Amino acid sequence: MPPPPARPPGRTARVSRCLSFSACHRLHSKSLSDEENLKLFGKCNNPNGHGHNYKVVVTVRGEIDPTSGMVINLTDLKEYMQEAIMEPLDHKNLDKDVAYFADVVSTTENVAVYIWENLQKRLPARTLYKVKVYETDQNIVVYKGEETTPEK
Ligand SMILES: Nc1nc2c(c(=O)[nH]1)N=C([C@H](O)[C@H](O)COP(=O)(O)OP(=O)(O)OP(=O)(O)O)CN2
Ligand SMILES: [Zn+2]
Repeated sequence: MPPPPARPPGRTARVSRCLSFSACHRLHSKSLSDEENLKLFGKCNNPNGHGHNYKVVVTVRGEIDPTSGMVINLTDLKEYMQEAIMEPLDHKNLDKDVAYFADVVSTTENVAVYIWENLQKRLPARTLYKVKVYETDQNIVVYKGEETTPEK
């Protein structure tokens, strides 16, 4: 009996979806005095906070399934992003409404890490590739997990 034909090599692709959410926050570290906070964070330490219309781009990487033609069904990704980003963060005061930020400064870096951790719980293992957060059009953070291998 001849061996079955060799399977063609899998093709890998990256799939992205974006959304935006609105939230307010104050940059303030519990490890610093009021004076130190003001010096470090300036206007962003305003006691009554300030707001942003954040934009988030989530990228998932994986093999294109030969049957579905998909890396991930974007309808599923949309649902995961709704649960992991919109529900906890949209129209919230990040520091007061989101327990994670009670002791973690709500910088865009930490917002990206929060989103990464929340999404990773929902996605198939090792498929989350990149979380990019635009705090403003000018202020942008990329988080790709704790990278142990060179960038692919
Ligand atoms: N490393 C980081 N630095 C700062 C962050 C951050 O998340 N990570 N965040 C802020 C503030 O939240 C602030 O809202 C940003 O202020 P600013 O730079 O002034 O933002 P704009 O782009 O809107 O200001 P322009 O003056 O229009 O350029 C500060 N630092
Ligand atoms: Zn801000």
